Amino acid sequence: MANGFFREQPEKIGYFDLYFRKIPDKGGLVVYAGLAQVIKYLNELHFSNSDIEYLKDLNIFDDAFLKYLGNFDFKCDVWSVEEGTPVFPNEPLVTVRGPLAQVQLLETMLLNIVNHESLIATKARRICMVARNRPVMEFGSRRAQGADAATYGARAAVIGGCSGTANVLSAKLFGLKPLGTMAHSWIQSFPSERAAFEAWMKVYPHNCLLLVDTYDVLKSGVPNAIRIFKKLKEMGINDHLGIRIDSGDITVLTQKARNMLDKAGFKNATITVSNALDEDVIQNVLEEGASIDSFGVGEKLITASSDPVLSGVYKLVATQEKGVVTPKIKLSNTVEKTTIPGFKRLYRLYDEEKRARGDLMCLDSEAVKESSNIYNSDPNKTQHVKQLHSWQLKPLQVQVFKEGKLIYQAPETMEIQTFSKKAIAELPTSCLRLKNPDIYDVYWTSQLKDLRLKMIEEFSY
Ligand SMILES: Nc1ncnc2c1ncn2[C@@H]1O[C@H](COP(=O)(O)OP(=O)(O)OP(=O)(O)O)[C@@H](O)[C@H]1O
Ligand SMILES: O=P(O)(O)OC[C@H]1O[C@H](OP(=O)(O)OP(=O)(O)O)[C@H](O)[C@@H]1O
Ligand SMILES: O=C(O)c1cccnc1
Repeated sequence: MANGFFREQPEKIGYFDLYFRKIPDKGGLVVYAGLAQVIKYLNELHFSNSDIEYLKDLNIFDDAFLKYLGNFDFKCDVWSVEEGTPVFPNEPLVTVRGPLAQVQLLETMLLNIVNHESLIATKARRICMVARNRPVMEFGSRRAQGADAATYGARAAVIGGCSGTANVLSAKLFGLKPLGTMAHSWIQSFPSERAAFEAWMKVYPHNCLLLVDTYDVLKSGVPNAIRIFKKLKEMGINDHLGIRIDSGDITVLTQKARNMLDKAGFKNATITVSNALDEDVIQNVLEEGASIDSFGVGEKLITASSDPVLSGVYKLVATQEKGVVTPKIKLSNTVEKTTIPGFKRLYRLYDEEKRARGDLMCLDSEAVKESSNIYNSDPNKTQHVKQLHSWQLKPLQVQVFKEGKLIYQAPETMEIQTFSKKAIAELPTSCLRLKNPDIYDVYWTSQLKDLRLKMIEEFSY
């Protein structure tokens, strides 16, 4: 297609929107993530001599196009929502404007990055929300679908709220906290559990988090851990003591273990749990009164196994020739899949108490006034029309590339986590629920709504 665009419409500019249609797990919001990787990809985009040779051998590309790729000069403008922002169906998360041959080339990679990282950040947000301020360590690399999914998934999990990761490469690359305990192999490798704990105590006296479920949590693991904690106490060390339980009934075992540790005088010893955890198990064990200080969460988080696809799409919404912008539409039998035409802007609407009341999509070319009517984009809402009133409009997109040059400084990952928590806290609490959340209101201006209706009529047969 890029070859064809280059030959047939070399002067035409295209506008593409990247957005998704459905929130995974029937949740109330998606946490947008992946922008840092999008930036890195666009900044480094080029075609090597061997790439060009390979493409030439396929015998389907014009020489002029291959020369253009060989000297690839990225010329696009890119706007994006900031990473960590809670976002909603049909909102333009990324808008790319540039020569059609270039904007089209980016489709698959941009979707790959944003769909993956936003999916994992969204799942992490659900898990961390029910953990109620207890740290959640990301433990998933061993079960991630490939090395990239592990590395970038760990970053996304931290954006969604995880306290750190057992993936040390990800920690190094993205400034995350590397976290972890010990595996059963440590205990198995010694003649006894007791010997294994004693050896660990010698290696890491100030980080003594002992895995207690290799043989029997209550009869062996916890009593042996207490023996070690007593020895450390005699040595004057009483910090960072703890146990990890990785099997069995979490509620029963943590309550009994807590009792044993407290009775032995180790109220400060922490209890970490792991074992195929997800938001449902965590919510359940906490409701049952389990005694837990932190969680290690792996496979269900890193694969978002309960609903493992964020169905983001990248659609042509306008073209531009000789300075004139022409909106474009793709029709479908379902309203859901009919695109929203035009070069658009996205705003969050805040009331006087700085609470987010909804989002507003409008055309770039229009000026939104306080007296404007706005229309709920959800056809099922009975209260369809609203006035903007004194709501404050905050633009959600920032310009990231201008004519191919990077003009945006991406924040550190931990700053994104803080920003995300704050932005989520501004939303109506009814939209944050895990089950049956309220649908957050996304509005259109009348110009955008009318343009879409007019184009649906124009192109309907
Ligand atoms: N009280 C609980 N309520 C809900 N789910 C729990 C509870 N306790 C444990 N679970 C979850 O139940 C699932 C299975 O736990 P189970 O007790 O069968 O451990 P297991 O995997 O069989 O242990 P092992 O590692 O010894 O094979 C896990 O996902 C675990 O997190
Ligand atoms: O269960 P997850 O959420 O993925 O959390 C990570 C799991 O990985 C480790 O177990 P391991 O891979 O050794 O397997 P096992 O404990 O199931 O035997 C660890 O002890 C956790 O149980
Ligand atoms: O450090 C741990 O305890 C750990 C890390 C990854 C996966 N499972 C456990």
